[in-house]
Amino acid sequence: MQRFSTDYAGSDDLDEILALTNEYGTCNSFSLAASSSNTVVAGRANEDQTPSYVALQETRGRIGALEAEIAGVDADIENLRKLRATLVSEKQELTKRLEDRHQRGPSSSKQGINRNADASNGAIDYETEEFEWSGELKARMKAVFGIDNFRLCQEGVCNANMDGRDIVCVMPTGGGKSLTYQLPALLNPGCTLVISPLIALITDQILHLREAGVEAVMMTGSTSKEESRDIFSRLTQSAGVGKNRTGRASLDGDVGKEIKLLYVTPEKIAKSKTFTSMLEKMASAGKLARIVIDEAHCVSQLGHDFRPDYKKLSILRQLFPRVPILALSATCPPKVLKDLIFTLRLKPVVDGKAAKSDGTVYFSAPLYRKNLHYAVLPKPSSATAAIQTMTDYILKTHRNDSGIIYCLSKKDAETVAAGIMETSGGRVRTGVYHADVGDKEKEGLHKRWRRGDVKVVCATIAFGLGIDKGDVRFVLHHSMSKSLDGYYQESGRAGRDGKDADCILYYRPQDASRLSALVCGEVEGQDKLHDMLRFAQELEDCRKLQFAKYFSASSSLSISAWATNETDALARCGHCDNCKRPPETIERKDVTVEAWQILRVAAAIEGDGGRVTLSMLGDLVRGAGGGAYGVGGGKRGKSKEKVGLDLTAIAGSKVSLAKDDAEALLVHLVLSQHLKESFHSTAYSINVYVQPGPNALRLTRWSREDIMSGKGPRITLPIMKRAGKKTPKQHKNAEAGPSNIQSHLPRGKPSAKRRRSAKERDDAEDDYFISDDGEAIEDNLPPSDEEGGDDVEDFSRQIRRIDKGVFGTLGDEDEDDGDGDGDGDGDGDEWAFTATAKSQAKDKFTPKNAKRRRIEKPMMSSSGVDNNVIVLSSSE
Ligand SMILES: Nc1ncnc2c1ncn2[C@@H]1O[C@H](COP(=O)(O)OP(=O)(O)OP(=O)(O)O)[C@@H](O)[C@H]1O
Repeated sequence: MQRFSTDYAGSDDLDEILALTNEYGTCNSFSLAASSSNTVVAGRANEDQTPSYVALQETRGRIGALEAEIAGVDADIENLRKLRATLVSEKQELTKRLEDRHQRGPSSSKQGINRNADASNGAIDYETEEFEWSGELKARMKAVFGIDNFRLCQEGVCNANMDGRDIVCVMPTGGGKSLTYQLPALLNPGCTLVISPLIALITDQILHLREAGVEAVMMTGSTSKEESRDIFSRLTQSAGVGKNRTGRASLDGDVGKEIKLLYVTPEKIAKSKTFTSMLEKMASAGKLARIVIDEAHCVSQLGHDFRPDYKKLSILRQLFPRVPILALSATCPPKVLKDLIFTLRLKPVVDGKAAKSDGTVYFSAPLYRKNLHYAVLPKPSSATAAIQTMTDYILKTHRNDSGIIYCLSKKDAETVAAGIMETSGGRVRTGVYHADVGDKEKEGLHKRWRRGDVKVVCATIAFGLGIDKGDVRFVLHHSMSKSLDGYYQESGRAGRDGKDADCILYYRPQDASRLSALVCGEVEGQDKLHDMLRFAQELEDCRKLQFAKYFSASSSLSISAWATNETDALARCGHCDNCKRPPETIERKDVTVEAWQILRVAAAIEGDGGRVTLSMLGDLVRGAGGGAYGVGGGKRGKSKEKVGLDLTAIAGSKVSLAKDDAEALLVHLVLSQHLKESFHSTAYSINVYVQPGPNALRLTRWSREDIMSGKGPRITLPIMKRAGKKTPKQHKNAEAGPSNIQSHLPRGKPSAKRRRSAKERDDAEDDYFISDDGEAIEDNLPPSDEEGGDDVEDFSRQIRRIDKGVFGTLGDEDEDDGDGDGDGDGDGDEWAFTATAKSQAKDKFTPKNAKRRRIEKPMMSSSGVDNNVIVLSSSE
């Protein structure tokens, strides 16, 4: 070639060389690269005395080497293209084979049996078709788990599981999700890995499985090193030398020594490389049958239970591309499902009733559990009466049954447990469960409860995940939950065996303030609480429909989730309190005048700089409690000035509603934003007051005459009709719960017994702390004044604080007796109360005797009572 015919390398003149190379059409980039390289070489040539022609030869040599490398890469690309084409064709062949198999039905031996309408499209109905494993599944279910029939979508999930599919299964709490992986795990070769959030939950599952003779183990933070080493070596062995082990169990449930289920917490996957590399070995040896992710909604930040360690499970598909995944959850609204699929890198979902060969098979079971009978019953205003009511209910309706009583605080749980034990004369054996109960005691209680030695567990919400007892016949709520989600979950612990169970919420409007304090500052929390209050206040709408509407609005959960094979989603359940209550017992009353009066009084108090709680306002407007409230002051040691209300001047007259109805109306006004809550925190507590809300003016801008003549917006409230005093028998029936509900206990017009209750001072506004785990920790401040009654209400509550100095008994009450059981009774009874223990504790602090001590020093005295105009002297 001409350009190389002249030996330019002999020249030192770089510019001349570049000019010539360009002239011969060499590309600029090459020239520049060469030029820079030549610059160095030239420099080096100068420095090292290397002749420049040698440098040029080196450059040529490098170019040659690069060309060879490029040729090699081209060859590799060609080979990879060929390899890709082979893989694609292999995949297509396998996919076709799978589709053909789907077309025929997954079991050639059962071909043609129960094929569904979509079968011609290659879609499988996992829920109804018969498969080659169907017989064995059922036989093993009976032999190992003692279960005769599948329920909900269990069979479908088991079939898809046996068919090696990725699955998402959403089934209500207690539906029986565990069986959907435990049963196939017995039939499939290898070990099923289960990722579960709580050690307590895992321990419980292992206990069950071992009882059933299934080889299940766990590797968590609480597993000893020795045990871990043993499990490790058994699993590695199965991956390496265990080839001749089929893992198939005989029908008697004997699965030999092969580990069939391995439970871990998500941290294990996220943090232990040794563990994941062992799993990889198992997977490549075909010994990792499946990965199950329990409570899978924790993966999503959009759900309410997000856990960072769950997010890291996104690595599973990458590490184990061939191992099928089963994601289980009880609550998985559409947005969470989408996020879950994305995070776990699963393919888009296909319906379990018409599943194509590709995709994640999705199953969901109706959320409606028809064996649960819901009812909201009035809660007496004194702590003692509330306990008596619950004891009567248990003795009458569930004397020998197991149950749970959910309480708002640890203290409540203890008081209720001891109270029921005592009032039942030891016939109802109770236990206590909350965050402060030690692990050993919790385990002991759990065991005794399962054995039936303890019948009723009085617990905070700490008693939740992992509680697996099928025959819980009743769940009572001593106080309502903070949200309907929570209430659905907690009440769902009842009737997991599918048999009838009662879910009863004891409600009184004053409880709203206790709960409000707990969610103070959380906008979403307040909204959820208001939804809970709407549920509790409702006297007409079916409970099932209330749940359905709530979940479809709050979580965009399809309303169809509440349909069953027999009933439409929007059909009333027919067996909750509101369905069973005869419509003629309810009166939808126009309470606009009463609402106007309440708002006028609230405005007057606000104008005076006063603060009132919901309960106080309820009493004030009815002219009870002397019609006085505190203004200003309120600091420790200083008294508030008490101001009298001229109800006639402010509101025309006192409100003529019964106490309970007035309080129900107050809650209604809060929910409709005619009133609003305001929160004031002291060093120890959060106090909740009510004042006019954004909608108040819509009523108060009208005169009383206008409102009375029907002008302005109207407010109606369903109120129980009271046909006169109830006979004791009627009264008992009303208290007996949903199985016996004829009508509710009256909210107003108290019977003799109710009248007494109404006189008791409510303990709803005790001050509360909020612990990290969301349990309320109350301060034991005085609740009821059984001797006092409406007219001597102690309005000084608004400046109450925890004061161990004043009440002096808190420490005593909480003191451990040193027997290690924590119940303070010294008998080592591990949290199971005995009647004797309680009676010994009689002299200790109780809400009642605290009150007695407190009222020894009244905050105010009333005088000059005259037609609701009560002029009060300041305290002291
Ligand atoms: N088909 C069935 N028939 C009768 N009982 C069953 C059936 N399937 C499961 N059970 C029982 O129902 C109870 C609840 O099952 P499981 O613990 O699997 O529920 P879950 O859906 O995991 O609930 P949670 O979400 O609360 O953990 C268990 O006692 C179990 O033995």
